[in-house]
Amino acid sequence: MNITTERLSKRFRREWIFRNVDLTMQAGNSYTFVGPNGSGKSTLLQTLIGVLPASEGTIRYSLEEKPVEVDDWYRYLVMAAPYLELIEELTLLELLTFHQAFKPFKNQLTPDQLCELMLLSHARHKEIKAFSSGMKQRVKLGLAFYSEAAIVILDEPTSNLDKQGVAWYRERVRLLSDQLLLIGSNQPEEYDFCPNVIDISRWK
Ligand SMILES: Nc1ncnc2c1ncn2[C@@H]1O[C@H](COP(=O)(O)OP(=O)(O)OP(=O)(O)O)[C@@H](O)[C@H]1O
Repeated sequence: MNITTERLSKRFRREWIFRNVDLTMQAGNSYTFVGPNGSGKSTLLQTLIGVLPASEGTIRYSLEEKPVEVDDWYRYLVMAAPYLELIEELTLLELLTFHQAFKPFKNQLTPDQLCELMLLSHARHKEIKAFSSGMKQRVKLGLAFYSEAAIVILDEPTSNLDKQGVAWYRERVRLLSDQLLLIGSNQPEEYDFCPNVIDISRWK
């Protein structure tokens, strides 16, 4: 899956967050958007996946050179971000089983196996609402790492993670090799492996 933007621009009221973004992002590559707080990293990521409408310009998704309709983009995406919620009433196992029904896991992993990979086997029968913020972040990242999806979006991926969690993230994120990976970050340890680091301030 490739994403191409042409003159992509976004404004909130009178404030332009970014203007004239021309980018081609290709499957098998990773791209990190960096910039100070409030510079527009999350806004750009959310615009790229169609959650926020662009103010000007175009975004095209293509799969093996064929265009993908905007209504189908969500099928190809998985995203982890601090502002996205999990279903709090479900236990971890129930959540993974529910998720798997519409987006299967890689290598036919089972929900139980995924709990192990997230280092959360001990909590598989616990409701998500009883999880700590770091445990919730691990679940979000686990879903992003192990779901079958052509595009993986990680916004502030290590927020709330402890040292062990950061090490786990750093090890797993490097294994995403054939997908298109987009990261929004201010922490070099989240993207120091990434060859394409783009300062979003250039589009102000
Ligand atoms: N719904 C909204 N309405 C108006 N302004 C908004 C809205 N959402 C974001 N903004 C503004 O857009 C700008 C970019 O915000 P954004 O959250 O994208 O930045 P960021 O680079 O991800 O920041 P951080 O590093 O703090 O996460 C900020 O000035 C923010 O106040």
